[in-house]
Amino acid sequence: MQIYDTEINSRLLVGTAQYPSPAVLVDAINSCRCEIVTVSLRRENADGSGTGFWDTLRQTGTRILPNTAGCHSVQEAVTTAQMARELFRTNWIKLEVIGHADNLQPDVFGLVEAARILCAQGFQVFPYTTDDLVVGEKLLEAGCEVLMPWGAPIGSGQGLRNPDALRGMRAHFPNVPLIVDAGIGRPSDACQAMELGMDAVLLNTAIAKAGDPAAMAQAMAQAVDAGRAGYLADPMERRNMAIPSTPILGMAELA
Ligand SMILES: CC(=O)[C@@H](O)[C@H](O)COP(=O)(O)O
Repeated sequence: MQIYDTEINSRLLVGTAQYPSPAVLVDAINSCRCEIVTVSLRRENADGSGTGFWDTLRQTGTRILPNTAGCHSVQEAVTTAQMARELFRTNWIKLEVIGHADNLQPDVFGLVEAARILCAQGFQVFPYTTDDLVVGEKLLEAGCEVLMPWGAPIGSGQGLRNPDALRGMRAHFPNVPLIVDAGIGRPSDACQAMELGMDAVLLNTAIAKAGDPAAMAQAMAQAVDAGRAGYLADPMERRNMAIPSTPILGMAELA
C-alpha cells in the first residue's frame, strides 16, 4: 500500500494511548508487527525532556504518525501539528479537529480548513473524518491524499456503525487510500472493514484495553490480513433464498 510517498506493508496502524505500561505497549506493537504508530503530542514534551516515551517507541522501529488528538479548534490543531513536526521531524500529521464533546465526532468544517492550511505548509495530512462524500472531496481538494473515516465514536469499541457508507466511500474514491479510524472493538470489526475494501485500519482502545493487549494486537493483525484477502478474493453475492450447495444429480431414487 502506498500512502503519500511511502510504501507500507502492514495494513494495521496502532494508537499508543491508554496502555497499562510502556512495556505492554511495546509488546503489542511487536506482536502485531505494525509499521506505523500514532502518537499524541501531549505524550511528549516539545523540548524533548520528560518521559522518554518517544525513545521507547523509536526502539520498536515503527514510523511515527503524530496526531492532534484532543484539539477542538483549527488554530489549536494547526499549532499542535507545527509543534509535532518539529518534535517528531516528520511532515505526517493525523489531523483531528474534534467537534462534539459527547461523541468526539470530527468538526468537518474546521477539519477542511485546518487541512488546507497544513497542506499548504507542506504537511502530509491524514484527516480523521466522517464518511461524508462531500467532506471527503473537500479534503482531497485541500491536498489530502488519504482519508480516515470513522467506524464508530473514538473509544466506543462499537464496531462499524456505517458499513453502507464505507462501501459508498470505496466506490466513490476508488484510488484514494481509505483507513478506518476509530470505533473498532473486536477483530471481526477490523476484518469487516477490510472486507469492505478499506485499505487499512487504525485502532487504539481495542488493543490497549484488552485483557491481553499483545494477544489482541496479534488477533487484529490476523483479522486485517484475512479481511484483505477476502476482499481480494471477490466474495459471492448474498442471496435472499436458499440454493442447495450439493448437486442433486446422481442421487439414489428411493421408490
Ligand atoms: C489514538 C487515536 O488516534 C485514536 O483517537 C483513534 O481515533 C483510534 O480510536 P479507537 O481508540 O476507537 O480505536
